[in-house]
Amino acid sequence: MAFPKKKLQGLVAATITPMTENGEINFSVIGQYVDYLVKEQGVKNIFVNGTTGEGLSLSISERRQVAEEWVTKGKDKLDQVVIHVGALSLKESQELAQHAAEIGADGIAVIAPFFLKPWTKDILINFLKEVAAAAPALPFYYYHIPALTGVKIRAEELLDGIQDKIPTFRGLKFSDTDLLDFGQCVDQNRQQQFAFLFGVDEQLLSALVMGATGAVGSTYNYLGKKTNQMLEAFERKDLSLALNYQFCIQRFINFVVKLGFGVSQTKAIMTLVSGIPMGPPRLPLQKASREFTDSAEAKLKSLDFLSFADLKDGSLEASS
Ligand SMILES: CC(=O)N[C@H](C=O)[C@@H](O)[C@H](O)[C@H](O)CO
Ligand SMILES: CC(=O)C(=O)O
Repeated sequence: MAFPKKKLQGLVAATITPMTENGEINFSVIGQYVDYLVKEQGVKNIFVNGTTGEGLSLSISERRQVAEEWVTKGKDKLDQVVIHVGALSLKESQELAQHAAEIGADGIAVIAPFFLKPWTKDILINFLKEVAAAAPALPFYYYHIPALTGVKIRAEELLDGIQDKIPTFRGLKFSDTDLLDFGQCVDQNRQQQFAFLFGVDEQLLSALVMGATGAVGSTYNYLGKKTNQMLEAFERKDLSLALNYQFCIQRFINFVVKLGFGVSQTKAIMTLVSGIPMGPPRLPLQKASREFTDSAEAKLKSLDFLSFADLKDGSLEASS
């Protein structure tokens, strides 16, 4: 019976955790948020409680409630809901994995523990294996994000023989710019049906060329539609149009990166674009400044990202 689901592919939005002005989780907007992703952005997969969702800044009880709300509100609307269950405590991670299975999530993902760290591939595999075993019927994804975890074990090395150790292993979320490592993950695992999900939105086109089967990212919350157009152009082998879309997306990301871009800014941008209040982030993050939001808004407008007007071939060049 295990894994009736089809392979996770296409865009996966790393969901924001909406909060109220006093820092509590704002569950009341999650239903609207699901509809927005599906209808306005054409995004039908989500990745909950990850980096963008401030998963590691939430309590275990909050993480369970958030996961449950997304699964409930996504029912019959979303294709797949993957829950990030990584934690420093193996016990907590296992508890969250088991909970994800109980509520009917479609998969779980785990980052490397990042305080007391695994120093070898085998130790990291052992940790992941123990978490995966707590949800033996759920597809398992390793979430590789070395810049944030400080665990630099190459993904290519980790994947070597991983299914013998973790039978539920189904794919990799790769949030790093090392396309040699990413390409070799794909190249060395052609026999498997793994999902190779890229996590650096501004470089997605390069990863598609390397064999990415999908992407998980924060910008798909509000640039999902535009990115889907890039995926379609790539599918049709229209590389120059695909590149036009990637450059258009890069112009925006490059602009905000220079202003200082992270989860707080993602919350502000999503509020602006979707009209759904995402609220402030939780400490240690700080709310994005007014100046940031104003500049981002002006840029979004100049790139036509706010009106969602359909761009025709060629009109992209003009919008910078
Ligand atoms: C570190 C981080 O949060 N990475 C996100 C997902 O992996 C991306 O979606 C980035 O936010 C995006 O690529 C912009 O740099
Ligand atoms: C971007 C991403 O995948 C995350 O927020 O975890």
